[in-house]
Amino acid sequence: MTSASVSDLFDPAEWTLAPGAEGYTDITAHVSLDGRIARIAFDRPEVRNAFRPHSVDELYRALDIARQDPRIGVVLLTGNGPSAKDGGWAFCSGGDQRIRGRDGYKYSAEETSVQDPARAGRLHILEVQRLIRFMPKVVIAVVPGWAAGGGHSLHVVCDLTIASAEHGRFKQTDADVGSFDAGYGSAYMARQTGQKFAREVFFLAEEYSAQRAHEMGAVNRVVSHESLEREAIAMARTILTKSPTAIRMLKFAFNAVDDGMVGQQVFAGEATRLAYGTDEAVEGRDSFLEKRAPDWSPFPYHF
Ligand SMILES: CC(C)(COP(=O)(O)OP(=O)(O)OC[C@H]1O[C@@H](n2cnc3c(N)ncnc32)[C@H](O)[C@@H]1OP(=O)(O)O)[C@@H](O)C(=O)NCCC(=O)NCCSC(=O)CCC(=O)c1ccccc1C(=O)O
Repeated sequence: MTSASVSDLFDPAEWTLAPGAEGYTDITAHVSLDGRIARIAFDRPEVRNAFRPHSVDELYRALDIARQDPRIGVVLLTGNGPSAKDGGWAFCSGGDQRIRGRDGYKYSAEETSVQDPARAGRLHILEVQRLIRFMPKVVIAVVPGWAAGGGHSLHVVCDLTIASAEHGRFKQTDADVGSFDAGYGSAYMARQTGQKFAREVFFLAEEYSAQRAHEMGAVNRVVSHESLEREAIAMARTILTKSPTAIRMLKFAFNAVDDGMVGQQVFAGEATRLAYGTDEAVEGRDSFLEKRAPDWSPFPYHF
């Protein structure tokens, strides 16, 4: 069964609704008909896909469902559009400034009334960033328009970025509005582009094009607007021809150098999982269960 269209670039023939997606109000979530690719999209085009706490809750849930789906190998993160108001396109323009309070972003009155007051002011887009960073699958930012503020940071943290040549635009506005992504949004961007470019992007907060972002090393591919999602799906399909274990280990190896001991832990966890599959590890477990000394003699010290 195919889906209703949710964006001008969305091809309903490619997708079916993701599990649990019926109730989403701020995002849409789909899975390719063969179940291998997830498409998760901000769906507030009238505010350039700005996110509020409820959007972040939905985004986290949809990403986590994709993370736990053993068939899905690649996630496309994008923004639906264009805006019915003015035809503008956006990936995401960051936190919705209309509902920003002194302790973070606010749920609506009805939502707050059923929430723990400790959860009233939220900055949990950073939890989404960590989920993207640590999920053992490739996440591709598919940028059909503005990537601004916290939306800019989200594209930075994704594994790959593909952007619309005509409408892809970038602007790191955090410092304009008294915000600062002092984590992946800035430090990891500096890893991608070098310090001078990253500092320019944050300190000047000037608009720059998809082509400029590509030249800086922050965008992988710039393609025609009308082909954006097709090209993103093609990239995903190429990744899906590779070994899942190899892709997982590579992603965590790329991360490890910047993620300190957490990066080492995530990589080491996967290494342990691989080690458990060896006869050597099986001998260690069995010897314990059989209350005997392990016999390591068949296992050489590889060099
Ligand atoms: C994105 C723009 C550059 C687009 O400009 P333009 O095409 O001219 O469109 P506009 O006319 O400005 O916008 C159309 C319409 O949308 C409304 N809108 C746009 N963005 C937002 C927004 N973020 N919040 C609320 N509303 C928005 C705009 O008001 C218009 O509405 P009308 O009613 O039609 O007038 C430009 O829109 C722009 O600069 N937007 C603001 C970008 C911004 O500053 N975002 C917030 C940055 S701070 C942030 O995201 C923090 C997020 C966060 O949680 C965080 C916290 C701590 C550490 C890290 C992070 C993190 O960054 O992740």
